[in-house]
Amino acid sequence: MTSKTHTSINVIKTPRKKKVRTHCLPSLEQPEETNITKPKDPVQVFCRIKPLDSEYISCVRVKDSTTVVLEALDQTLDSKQGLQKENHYVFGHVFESEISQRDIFYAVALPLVENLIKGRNSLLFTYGITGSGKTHTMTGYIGQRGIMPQCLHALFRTVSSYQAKKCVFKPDYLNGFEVLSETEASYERQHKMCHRFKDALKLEDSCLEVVSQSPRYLSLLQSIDEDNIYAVFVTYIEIYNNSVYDLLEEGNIQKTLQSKIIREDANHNIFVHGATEIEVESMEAAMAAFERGQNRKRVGHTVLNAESSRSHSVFNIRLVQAPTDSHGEHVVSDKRHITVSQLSLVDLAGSERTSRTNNTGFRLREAGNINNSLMTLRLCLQYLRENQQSTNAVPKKIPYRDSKITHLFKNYFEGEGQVSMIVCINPRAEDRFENAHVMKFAEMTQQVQVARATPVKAGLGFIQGRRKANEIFKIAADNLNELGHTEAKNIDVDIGLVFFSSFPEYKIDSPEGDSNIKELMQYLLLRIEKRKILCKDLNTRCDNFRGNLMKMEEENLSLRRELNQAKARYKEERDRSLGLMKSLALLESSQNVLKNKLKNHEYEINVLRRKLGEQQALFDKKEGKLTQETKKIEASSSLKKCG
Ligand SMILES: Nc1ncnc2c1ncn2[C@@H]1O[C@H](COP(=O)(O)OP(=O)(O)OP(=O)(O)O)[C@@H](O)[C@H]1O
Repeated sequence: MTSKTHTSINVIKTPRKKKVRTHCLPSLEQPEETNITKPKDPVQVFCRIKPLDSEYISCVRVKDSTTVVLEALDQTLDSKQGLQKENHYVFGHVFESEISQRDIFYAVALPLVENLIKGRNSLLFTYGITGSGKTHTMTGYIGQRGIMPQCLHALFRTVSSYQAKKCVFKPDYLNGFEVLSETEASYERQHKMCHRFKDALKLEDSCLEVVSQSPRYLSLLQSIDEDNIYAVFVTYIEIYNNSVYDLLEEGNIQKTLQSKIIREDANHNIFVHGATEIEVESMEAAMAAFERGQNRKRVGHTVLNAESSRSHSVFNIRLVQAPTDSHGEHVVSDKRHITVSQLSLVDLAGSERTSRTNNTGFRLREAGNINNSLMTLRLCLQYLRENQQSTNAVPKKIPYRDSKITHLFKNYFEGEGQVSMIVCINPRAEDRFENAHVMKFAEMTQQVQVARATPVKAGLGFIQGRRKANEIFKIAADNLNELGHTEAKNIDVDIGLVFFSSFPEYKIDSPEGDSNIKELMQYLLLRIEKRKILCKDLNTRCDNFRGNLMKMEEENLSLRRELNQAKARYKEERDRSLGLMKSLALLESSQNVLKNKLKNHEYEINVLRRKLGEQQALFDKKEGKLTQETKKIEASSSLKKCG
């Protein structure tokens, strides 16, 4: 894919009031119903013109980036249909036929993904006649990825480093979630793995295909809270003939799907009861789930002999997030701190007159149902606008419940969030009348106001950046351990608990000031809650500190005792060694005296020996003489005898 630079699009918005920072209580209790006006934003409406096939004549002209003109063709027919010569329609932005899928995503859907990450709900739907490019815009095709896959891509690019292990967040099947412990989550993972072993193999195959097609040009969104843990869930719903079907339902694909009921949860949120909610850890897994739903849809429609484009499709991306504990390591297990936000991507069925399509019998009923649901949608928005504009009159009852699709949308119009709509236009002259209807409705929709979402950040006052600090701490401990400092492994991570939350700036300068006071009260209550947590933590830390101090004092005393004993022993030993040194010196001097004596004696011995030698020689000499004398005497005496 060639990498194009992103064209910036100036979307005209109604001027917004100064941003008000709001906070909620840690317990996510529903705020009391009040008649205080909340800040509101209009429904954002964008118009996308489909490229015209060469054999057709166009009836649409784009005047400027916000205005589209339906041009006059056959004046007699036009006046019969109640159309003027030219009709001008103004939208947030008009996308001409050459606009790329990527630019549409950036202009329309990226802010909604940011909302999702910030914990706010958004609804985006495509509206237009059959063949006008709704599915192309919302889902797209291989090589022409639409809004939905690009939203998933942007979301996972942002949250992937902060994702919880699978099954840490578990749907409670009443539209809420609970937090499982490590052990419970790991058991749940194993259980699911065994259960879906075969499916997983199939899923992996299809993943490979999608990975290679995923766009690679998106950068991280800045709105992420790096101290939170995230999980992404998807549901895929179809509304056909005013019945709701779960396209992700497990089991035999050939089985006819059972219709589901729409319910309201404890927080007055509307949801499809029993709809399969799949936790997806990557864009590929989410797309695989979507493909599974598409297959179900195809098989279901073959069974029912229905047309795929004759139903409304609702793909919900739910982001569950919860803060990490004070160490930035584990998710806070209190389910009141969970924030769930939702992005509903809706591909509505085509809107056209039944008379024009020449439908009969079954198809006529099908078309009638579509028209009824779209008519209800138009009516709901019209009444909403009227109620909002004429504050004095008795408000009209809005018929959300008359159709399943409007019943599902109720939350967005009555609650908080952002609603955006892309009106798709096929510029063929044949579609002029239908397009006029579509654009008139779309233009009117822009006057409907939706309460701006309150940021749902259950800040606990823990230090910001604790999760990263924890990671760095652990890396450092591992490195030290590798270097042979085994004690590093046992050091407890202590990032410290520091209150972090700046006081919001509130200015009461409009009638909405009352709501600011209420938000301020909520903020103050939150601060009181945080203060309690911090005081408790401070007390524990003080107790621990006192305990440690006493232990250290005791150790200090015993060390001092040991030191004194050692000092006394040292003195004794030193004296002893001095005494020994003295006697050694004495011994050495007496040894020297003896050595001298020995030398003298040796000398005397040598002198005596020499003298003895001399005496011996003298003696030998005398003895020789004596022997001779004796011999002579003996000889003379014998001579005398003889003689
Ligand atoms: N902007 C576009 N660029 C190129 N081709 C487009 C564009 N929009 C639609 N198409 C093509 O027009 C055909 C009809 O579009 P698509 O199926 O999206 O219409 P649709 O409004 O969803 O119709 P239906 O109401 O029947 O579901 C498709 O083949 C699609 O590829």
